[in-house]
Amino acid sequence: MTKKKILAYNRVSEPVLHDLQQKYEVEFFKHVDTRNDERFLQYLHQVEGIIGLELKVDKMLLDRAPHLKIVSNVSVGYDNLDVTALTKRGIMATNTPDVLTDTVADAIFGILIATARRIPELDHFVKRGQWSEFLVPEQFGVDVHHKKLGIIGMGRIGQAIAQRAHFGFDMEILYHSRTRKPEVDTKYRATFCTLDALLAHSDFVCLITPLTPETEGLIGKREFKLMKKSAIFINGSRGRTVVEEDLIDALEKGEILAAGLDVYKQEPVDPLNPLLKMQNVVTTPHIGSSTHETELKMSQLAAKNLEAGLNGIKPPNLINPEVWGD
Ligand SMILES: NC(=O)c1ccc[n+]([C@@H]2O[C@H](COP(=O)([O-])OP(=O)(O)OC[C@H]3O[C@@H](n4cnc5c(N)ncnc54)[C@H](O)[C@@H]3O)[C@@H](O)[C@H]2O)c1
Ligand SMILES: O=C(O)[C@H](O)CO
Repeated sequence: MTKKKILAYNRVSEPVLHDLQQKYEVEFFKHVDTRNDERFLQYLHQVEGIIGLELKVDKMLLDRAPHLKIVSNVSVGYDNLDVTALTKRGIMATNTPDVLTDTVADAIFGILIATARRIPELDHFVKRGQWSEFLVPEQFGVDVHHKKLGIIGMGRIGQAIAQRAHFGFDMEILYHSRTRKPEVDTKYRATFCTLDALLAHSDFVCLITPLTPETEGLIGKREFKLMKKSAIFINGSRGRTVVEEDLIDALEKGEILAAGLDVYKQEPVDPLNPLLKMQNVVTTPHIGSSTHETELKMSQLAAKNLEAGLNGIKPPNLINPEVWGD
């Protein structure tokens, strides 16, 4: 019997890829120009399944994949997928929620602390051999514990951040999300509020929504102006939820104190991006879920979704249940 053809893209853990290769014909592509890479386009024409990270799946790509049944993202975010176009063609789309929640919350909390306590900057100071006298107040950071944390997007990861903030750091939590979550209010002593109230009152503003037409450019000039001058802004969602030029402007003008960023408008980030030159900005290269343990779990879950879809079983993390007739 001929094996079903699968296209693997960008990041799929080695043991998972190996396992898939036993059962399917798998071609792995690292980074491709999806419009012009001949090998990619020829293989795409034959595949029934795609598994991988951040492949831009749009109408043009779908037109070139007539046998495609399922696209299995190795990520919880799925802004890389044109879900409407997939659904119209009856193609399943899946993601990897839950398995990464705690890992991403750890990373975001780490970035928050690193920014508040200026850890990367002072690490460089020590390693450059500049630590010759006692620290001066210009090098001090700000406290995290007992401060007000504003979380925009109180979903799975937002709640895991709230858990760390409440139980670990006794922080007061404000949140803004599509709906109020009474269980979150009770569990973490959190207060649901408008976006503007959150921005005006928070010491730390943490953005962790998905990227959607509603959240694209959610935080820009007006929103930075509403924040306290002492506010620290943390973005763990996607780069385009923020107007990056406005963030740069707000930091340059001292409208906010500092920023901790895991995501950018363009990734990998342009080496000339002014954010990279700012001492009060902590940058990480989209590391939210990137631990050995969690990347493996994400790949395993993505493979489970893929195999279910290919074999006529409803995938556990179907994003567009309409294609299943639900
Ligand atoms: N930095 C990283 O490495 C990394 C890792 C994982 C996820 N993420 C990002 O985090 C996002 C959230 O993941 P999750 O598992 O918590 O998802 P989730 O669906 O559980 O939570 C998202 C929350 O955002 C809220 N939301 C949606 N639109 C909103 C809006 N316009 N205003 C306010 N709130 C809004 C939703 O109501 C929901 O509560 C992902 O979609 C992804 O973009 C980043
Ligand atoms: O959305 C996610 O799961 C992450 O950002 C992928 O790295």
